[in-house]
Amino acid sequence: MRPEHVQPRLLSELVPLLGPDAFVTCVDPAEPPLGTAPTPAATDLEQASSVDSVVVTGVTHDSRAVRPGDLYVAVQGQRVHGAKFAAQAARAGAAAVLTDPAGYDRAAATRLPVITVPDPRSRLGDVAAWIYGHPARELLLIGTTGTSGKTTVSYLVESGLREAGMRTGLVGTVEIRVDDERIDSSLTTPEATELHGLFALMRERDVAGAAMEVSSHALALGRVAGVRYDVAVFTNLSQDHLDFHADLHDYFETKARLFTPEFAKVAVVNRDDSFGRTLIDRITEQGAIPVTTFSATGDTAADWYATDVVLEAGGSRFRVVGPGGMAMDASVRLPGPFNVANAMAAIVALIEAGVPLPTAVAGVAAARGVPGRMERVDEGQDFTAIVDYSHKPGAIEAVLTSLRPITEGRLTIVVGCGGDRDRGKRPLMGEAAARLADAVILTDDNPRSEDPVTIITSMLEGVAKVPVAQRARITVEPDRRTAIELAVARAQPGDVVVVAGKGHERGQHVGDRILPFDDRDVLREAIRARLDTD
Ligand SMILES: CC(=O)N[C@H]1[C@@H](OP(=O)(O)OP(=O)(O)OC[C@H]2O[C@@H](n3ccc(=O)[nH]c3=O)[C@H](O)[C@@H]2O)O[C@H](CO)[C@@H](O)[C@@H]1O[C@H](C)C(=O)N[C@@H](C)C(=O)N[C@H](CCC(=O)O)C(=O)O
Ligand SMILES: Nc1ncnc2c1ncn2[C@@H]1O[C@H](COP(=O)(O)OP(=O)(O)OP(=O)(O)O)[C@@H](O)[C@H]1O
Repeated sequence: MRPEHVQPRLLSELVPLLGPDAFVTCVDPAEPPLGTAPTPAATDLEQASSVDSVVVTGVTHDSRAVRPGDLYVAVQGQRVHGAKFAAQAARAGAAAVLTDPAGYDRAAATRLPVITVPDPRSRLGDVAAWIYGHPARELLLIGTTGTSGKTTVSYLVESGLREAGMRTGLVGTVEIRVDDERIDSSLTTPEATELHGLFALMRERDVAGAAMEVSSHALALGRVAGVRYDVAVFTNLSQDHLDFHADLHDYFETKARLFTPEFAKVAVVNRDDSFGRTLIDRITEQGAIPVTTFSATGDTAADWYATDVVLEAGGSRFRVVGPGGMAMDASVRLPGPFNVANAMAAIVALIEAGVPLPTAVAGVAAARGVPGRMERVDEGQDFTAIVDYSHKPGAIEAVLTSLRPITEGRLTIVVGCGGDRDRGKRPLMGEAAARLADAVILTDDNPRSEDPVTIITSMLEGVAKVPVAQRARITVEPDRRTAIELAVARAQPGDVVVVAGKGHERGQHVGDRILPFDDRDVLREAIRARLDTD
């Protein structure tokens, strides 16, 4: 995720950019190891002259990713301080270390030049942008945030940019793409050092425009520092990540940061969402960036809205209506009303990025499915089997509601909830599943360090809130494979079985390990086994 050619930079030029709190130490190799951190009083930018000859050609916050010539940024993490790995970084060829006073001793012990600032994590974006020559400024960037729909909107936007004739990039949960090269993704939004390296690679490959997901973690942890999106999109907000954010208010405020001049030139916001409306009011009041609104439910108060929506099993058709009576028929190949909202978000974002309406509409219509999002597994069986990455209460609700109209028989959901993450969403997911499906099989889903039965018990608290007469049939099967097999064994002609949670993922996080597991494969095997015995 780095460019092949980087213009070498003088470390001494970085120091003034880091501000008055930055100070540099260069250890004379003949001297004994340093023991204590210098005080800011000892700071003297003159010292930067001692690093005049030090050149950096890259930057990383991860010692395992250091390349010769890199600036290694040692930050305090949740588990460990990165300075613990400074020696490893030095052995790999790091040219210098940037850290905080707590990391100084270990960094200085490497005898590399050390720059100290109070909060190096917050500087990662600016440093990386500087080292790679601000590549983000040369790309048309569309960033999407929201609890649900980030991946889908990003795929649709990328398709629109391609339709407009651009070489494109994509950064998100499922994958990272630089033109036609695909790279596995581990985070929804990469750390700032990786992100700017990636943008530089895109620039090197003549990529003109990129669509990317911006998670709330990214905004809170400074991963998108130094990036200003041409268009920033807000899809929706519902409960998630309250293991990380103090409460829903904090979660919203974190996302709202994207819609300020620091990060965005133009905002595109969903008017159908209550948090979206709050955001629209705020952006309008502040008047710092323009906001364009959309609605998938025909709200004529929005700048752009969808009417005449026809929902079909394979996707939807609708009419896009915009300012001054501009209108055009559109379609999206992804099923469900929420994908009309995602399509509207993408079309409006593309228009704001300068793509003509017919091109934007054609690009969204051309987009094929997104891996693991409402993905059908079809082995010729007489019921519908779907894998979907719904692992949040809002997503469970959206998926079950949108599948109901195409369900001729019963609607079954196999669902669990992740361990070591937002515990408050467990009952909410149990409740949504029990209220909206006919049959629910509660199972495990990335239990991590927790016992799946404990998680399921918490989901059952939500199930109990649904009056018995309106409640789905509930089965508890903690083994995910067995749960999927059970759903397949019980399916009748015309039923819909949705396996929620893992989507495109290929592993189960159990303890410290990732065990190979792909819902799509397991579902396929179960269906084939049943067809063989029928
Ligand atoms: C809360 C969070 O986001 N944590 C991320 C953060 O961890 P951390 O800073 O606490 O790191 P740490 O493990 O204590 O290590 C400290 C430092 O030492 C470095 N280190 C560590 C070990 C080593 O051998 N060498 C080394 O240099 C690390 O790179 C890090 O810079 O930095 C790490 C390195 O980049 C990330 O892997 C880690 O993501 C964890 C794994 C994670 O699960 N994050 C999730 C919650 C996340 O960010 N999700 C969002 C949202 C997804 C969604 O919308 O659903 C996302 O954007 O993906
Ligand atoms: N606009 C939407 N409103 C409600 N639910 C949605 C919406 N879009 C997608 N979903 C549901 O959320 C799931 C995940 O969709 P997608 O991957 O696009 O969202 P995301 O925001 O990228 O999710 P994550 O943050 O978990 O990566 C889908 O499979 C679907 O169940």
